[in-house]
Amino acid sequence: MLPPLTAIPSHVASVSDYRELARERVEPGAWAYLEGGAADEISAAQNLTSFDSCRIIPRHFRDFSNAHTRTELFGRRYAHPIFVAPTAYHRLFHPEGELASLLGATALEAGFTLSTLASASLEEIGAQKTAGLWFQLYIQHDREFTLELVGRAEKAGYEALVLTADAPLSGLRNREQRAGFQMPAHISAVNLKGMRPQAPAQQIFGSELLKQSPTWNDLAWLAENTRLPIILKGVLHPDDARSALDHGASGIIVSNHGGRILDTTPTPFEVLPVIAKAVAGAAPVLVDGGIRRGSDIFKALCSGADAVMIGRPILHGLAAAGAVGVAHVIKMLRTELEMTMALAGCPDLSSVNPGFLLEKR
Ligand SMILES: Cc1cc2nc3c(=O)[nH]c(=O)nc-3n(C[C@H](O)[C@H](O)[C@H](O)COP(=O)(O)O)c2cc1C
Ligand SMILES: CC(C)CC(=O)C(=O)O
Repeated sequence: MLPPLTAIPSHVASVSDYRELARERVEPGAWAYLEGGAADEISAAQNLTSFDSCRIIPRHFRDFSNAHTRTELFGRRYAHPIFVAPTAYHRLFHPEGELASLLGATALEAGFTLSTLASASLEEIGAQKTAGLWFQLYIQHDREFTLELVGRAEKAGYEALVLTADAPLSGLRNREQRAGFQMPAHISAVNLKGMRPQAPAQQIFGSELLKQSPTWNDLAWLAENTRLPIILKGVLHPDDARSALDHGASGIIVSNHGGRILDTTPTPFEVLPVIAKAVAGAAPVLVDGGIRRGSDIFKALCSGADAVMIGRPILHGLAAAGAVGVAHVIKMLRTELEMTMALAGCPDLSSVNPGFLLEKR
């Protein structure tokens, strides 16, 4: 495996160029974990192409004298609507792990979400000054431990909880199985240390894992037990979006988990308009999955998203060049978004609307 780069090669022109640089620097098993989707990876692949059939209709001669991409979410102002999605075990991809990712995101003023399965302590990450820090929560079978985790996140300065709903099980990871991926002994979900162990699952139905998986009542319970806004991640149905708000969520992330959990779901971009319609401005709507270009971000914003999250490309930047790679990935997306807005005739996010899109979903 090649070592991480210390300078960015001049041929790097887009986010996709980082994928190859990363592949040369990540062990094959960990690469299968990073890149893979569930089962036949149909959703993972369709996430990438779903933006392509939607066209941007540019409008001309608009006033750009005060152009910007600023937005406000949950009481904090952000310079742009590009957020780092929660992804597990960053130390698999770079020795500095989540700390390097956070530094890269912070340099570009991007909001950052730390995974429950991070390989760095939530306190260590929380101690950094950032552009906005959220904690992604997997409700654990040990509910008492779950509340302790939430208390730690509150105390460490996290500003929201991203509650992931779509992964009561981890999904069929055939690519990982074929690559024989095993978590290296020195990497673990350090924030779950000390939790009461769970009986290993021998089967699916009837297993303790599934019996103890969260329900809507757990969302309501969590909302009663935290002062942080809860953003429900993994929503693909408008009724689930409404149910989330009814049970105490303050935001929605339209996502199929990068196609890593249930294969052959719709892509998040396909269902985004109907979910944004169901939410009807009552709460912020974010979307992730397959976003690789600023034009993808623009299309998502036109389709009703308030902001977007980026998963794998951040890990590609991290694996290739640590914090500098992460910052460069976000920088390219940010520049491309501004360029798309400039060429489409949109000086700010309040002027983004579905009228810029010719739909062929
Ligand atoms: C390696 C990897 C690990 C992930 N770990 C988590 C996680 O711990 N929690 C979570 O809610 N989502 C996790 N996700 C899903 C991302 O948050 C996000 O939904 C997805 O990566 C978006 O798609 P994209 O990779 O095409 O941008 C993970 C994704 C990847 C690629
Ligand atoms: C245990 C998995 C569900 C972790 C995860 O979120 C992922 O790898 O996508």
